Amino acid sequence: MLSSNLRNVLHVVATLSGLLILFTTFLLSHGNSLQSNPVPRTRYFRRTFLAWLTALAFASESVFLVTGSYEFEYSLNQNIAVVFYATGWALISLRTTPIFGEGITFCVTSGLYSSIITVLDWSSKAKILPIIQIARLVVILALFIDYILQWASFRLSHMLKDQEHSAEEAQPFLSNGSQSSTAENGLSYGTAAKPADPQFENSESESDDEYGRSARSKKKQQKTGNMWASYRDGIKLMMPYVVPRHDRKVQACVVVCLGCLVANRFLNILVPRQLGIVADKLFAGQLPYKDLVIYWALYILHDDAGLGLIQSLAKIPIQQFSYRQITKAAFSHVMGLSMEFHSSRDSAEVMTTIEQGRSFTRVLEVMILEIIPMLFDFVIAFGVLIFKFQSSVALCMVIASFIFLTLQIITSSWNIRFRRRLMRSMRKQARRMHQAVESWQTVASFNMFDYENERFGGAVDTYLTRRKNWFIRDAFTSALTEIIMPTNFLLLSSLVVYEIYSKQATPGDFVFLLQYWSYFVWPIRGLSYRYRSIIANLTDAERLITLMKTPSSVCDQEGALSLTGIKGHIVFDNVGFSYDNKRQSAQDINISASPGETVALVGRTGSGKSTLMKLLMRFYDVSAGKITIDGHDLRAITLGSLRDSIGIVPQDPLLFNSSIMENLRYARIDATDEEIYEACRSAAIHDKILTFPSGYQTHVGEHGVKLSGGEVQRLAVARAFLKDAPVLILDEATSSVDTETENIIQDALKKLREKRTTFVLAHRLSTIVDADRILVIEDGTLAEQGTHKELLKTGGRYSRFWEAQFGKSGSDKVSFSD
Ligand SMILES: Nc1ncnc2c1ncn2[C@@H]1O[C@H](COP(=O)(O)OP(=O)(O)OP(=O)(O)O)[C@@H](O)[C@H]1O
Repeated sequence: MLSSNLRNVLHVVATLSGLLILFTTFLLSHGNSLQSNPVPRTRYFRRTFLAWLTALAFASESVFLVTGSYEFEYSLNQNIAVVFYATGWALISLRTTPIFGEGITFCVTSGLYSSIITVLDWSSKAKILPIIQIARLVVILALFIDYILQWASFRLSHMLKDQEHSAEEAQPFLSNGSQSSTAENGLSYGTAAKPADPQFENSESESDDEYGRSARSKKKQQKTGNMWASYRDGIKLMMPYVVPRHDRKVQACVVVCLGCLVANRFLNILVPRQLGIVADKLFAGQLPYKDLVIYWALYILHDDAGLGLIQSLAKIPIQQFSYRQITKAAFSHVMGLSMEFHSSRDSAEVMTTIEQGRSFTRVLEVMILEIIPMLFDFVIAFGVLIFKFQSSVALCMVIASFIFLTLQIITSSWNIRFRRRLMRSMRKQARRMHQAVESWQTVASFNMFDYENERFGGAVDTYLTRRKNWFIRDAFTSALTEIIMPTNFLLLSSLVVYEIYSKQATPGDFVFLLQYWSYFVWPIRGLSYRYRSIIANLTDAERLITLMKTPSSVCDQEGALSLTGIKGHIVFDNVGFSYDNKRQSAQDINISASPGETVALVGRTGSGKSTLMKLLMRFYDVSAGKITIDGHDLRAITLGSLRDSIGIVPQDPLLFNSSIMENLRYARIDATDEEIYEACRSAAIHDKILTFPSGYQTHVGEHGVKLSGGEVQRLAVARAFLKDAPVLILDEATSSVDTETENIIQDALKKLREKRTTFVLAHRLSTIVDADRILVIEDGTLAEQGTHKELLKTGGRYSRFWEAQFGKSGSDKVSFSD
C-alpha cells in the first residue's frame, strides 16, 4: 500500500496536468475560434455521449468518495481530482468541433490516472470503487480510439485536399501568362509586394461597407482566427527595437529591475511569515517586539519606499529607451515607405499610429516586469501553500485561479471589438482635427467653420460614446470576475481553519494566510488584469504593428550599387506604368537624354509628364521596360544615390515652417552661408530676402504661406542650385511669377542647366523653345518629338499647342526668328 503522501502527489499531479491541458487548449483555441474541423454528425454524437459517460463515471466516484469510508485528507484530494476530471469531460463534451490535441491528451491523462488509481484501490474494502474505475477506463479507451480515428480521417482528407490543390496549382495559367508582373517573373528588383492589408486602409468610413463579403470575413479572421499568431508576429517584429543590445546604462537598469523582482519574491513570503511568527509568539504568551521590528523592516523593504522605489527609478530609462526606439523605428519606417503608401494614406492617421508606439512599450513593460514575476509568484504561492498547509488548499487555489483567469480572458475578448471601435473613433477625431487645422485657409475662404465645428464635434461625440460603451462593459466584466477571488478566499480559509481546528496548523498560520493572501491574490488578480491591459494595449498598438509590417513597394534591391560621380545619361527604354493596374499612365516610352542636354516634356494636363519624372525619381517602379542612368537600371542602384543625383524644382514647392536659411540648407545640410547666398543670387532672390525684416532668418510659415508664390518658386530654384545635382527636373518652375521675374529666373535656369541633363515640364511653351528636344506626351504615350523648329514644321500637335498659345503670327514669328 502506498503512503497517503504519495497518493496525494498522484492526485495533485493528475489535477495539475489536466488543468494545464485544458487551459493551454483554451488559450490556443480561444484566439483560433474560426478553426473548424467538420466531422460527421454520427461521430459527433458518439464522442459527446462517450465524454458525458466519462464525466458521469468520475462524478459517481466522487459521490462514492463522499459517502464512502475514507479518511478526510486522503479522499479530499482524490475528490478534487475526480470532480475536476468530471467537470473537464463535461466541458469537452460541449465542444461543437473537436480539438484533437486536447481530446487525446486529456484521454491519456485521465486514462493514466484512472489506471494507477484502479490498481491502488484494488485492495480497498469496497469493491464498487474499482468496478466504477474499470468501467470508466473502458469508456476512456473507447473515447481515445474515437479521437484517434477522427484525427486520422481528418488528416487524410486534408492531405487529399492538399494534393488536389497542388495538382491545380501545377496547371499553367496560360491566360494570365502575358500579364505577369515583373515580380512574378522573378525580377523583383527590390520591389516588395503590395500589402494586402485592409486594416490599414485609408477610410473615412467606419462601417465595413467598403469591403466585400470576402474581405469582411478575411477581416474577421484577422481579428479572431489569427489573433494569437498576429500578436506573436507583431511582438517578434518589434522585439529587436526594444532589446538594449548596446546601451550599457539600460542594461544595468534591467539588471537592477530583475534583482528587485527576485528579492521581492522572497519578501512576499518573508513579510507574512514574520507576522505569523509575531502572532504565534503572542498566542504563546511572549512579547514579540524584536519580531515586530523585523516585520517593520521587511515591510518597508518590500514596499514602495524600499525595493519598489529602486525598481520605479530603474524602470524610467528602460521605458524611455523602448519608447524612443519604437517611435523612431516607426517614424523611419513610415518615411521609408513609398509614394504609393503616402499618397493613399491619411497623414493624420499615420501620425496617430506612430504615437501609439507607447502602447506597445506598455505591453512589453507589463509582460517582462509584471506578468513573468507574477507567474513565478503563482508557482511560489502553490509551493508555500503545500508546504504550510495540506495540498488540497494549494489545489483549490490553483483551480479557482485558473477559473478566474479563464473567465477574465473570455470576458476581455468580449470587449476587444469595443476597444477597436474606440481606437478607430480616436483616430477619426485626430484626422478631422488635423485636416481642418491644416486646411484652415480653405475652411476660412469657404466660410465652413460651422461645418467643421459640427464635423469635429460629431467625431468627439462618437469617441466619447464609444469610450463610455467600452468602459461600462469593462466595469461589468471585471465586476463579474471579481466575485471569484473572495469565494476562493472563503474556500481556502475554511480549509485552513479546519486544519487549525484539528491541530494540524497554528493560529499564526492563519495570520500568515491573511497577510499572504493579499500578496498572492495580487499575482492572480494582476495576471488577469494585466491580460486585459495587454489586450487593450495590443489592440491599440495593432495599427502600429500593421504599419511596421507594411512593406515599401519601392526599396533598395539586395546588393544595389551606391553610384558616385553620376554623369546623367538617362534612357527610358520601352517604359510602361500604371498607378492602378487599370489605366496606363505611361506606355512604350523611349527617351534618351545625354549630359548637358535639355529635354522638354509638353502635353495636355494629365497626359503623364509628371508621372515620367516620378518614375525617374523612382517614387514608383516601372511596370514594363526600364529606366537607366549611366547604363545602370534604376532598380539596381540605391535610392539614396539616385535621389542625390537629381535636383528638382517642383510646381508647388513645399517649405517647412522654419527660417528661410533652414529651408535652403535642406538641399545640402553642409552648405556654408556664403554658398547659400550665392545660390540665392543665382536664383535672383538674394536681394529680396534681404528686404525681409529678419532676412535669411525670416520664418516662412506653414508650407511657406508668408511668402508669395514667386518667392517660394525662386527659393526652390536656389535649392536646386545648392544641391548641384547632375540631373535636373524643372516642373513648371516659373509658373507663379510675372514675366519680368520669369525672365530673370529663366536666365538663372539657363545657367543651372549647363552641363546637366535637364528635363523641363512646361505648359508655357515660350519657356522651352530653346530645348534640345521637345517631347509631346499624350495619354501616356510619346506622340511627337523634335526641336521647336522641327515640330512647328511638321504641323502636328505641338504646332497646334503653339498656335493655341501664340496664334498663327506667333508661330511665324518664332519660327522666323529661330
Ligand atoms: N497617385 C496617383 N494615383 C492614381 N493616378 C494618378 C496618380 N497621380 C497621377 N495620376 C493620374 O495619372 C495621369 C497622369 O498624371 P500626371 O500627373 O503625370 O499628368 P501631367 O501631364 O503631369 O499633368 P499636369 O500637366 O497637369 O501636371 C492622370 O490621369 C492622373 O489622374
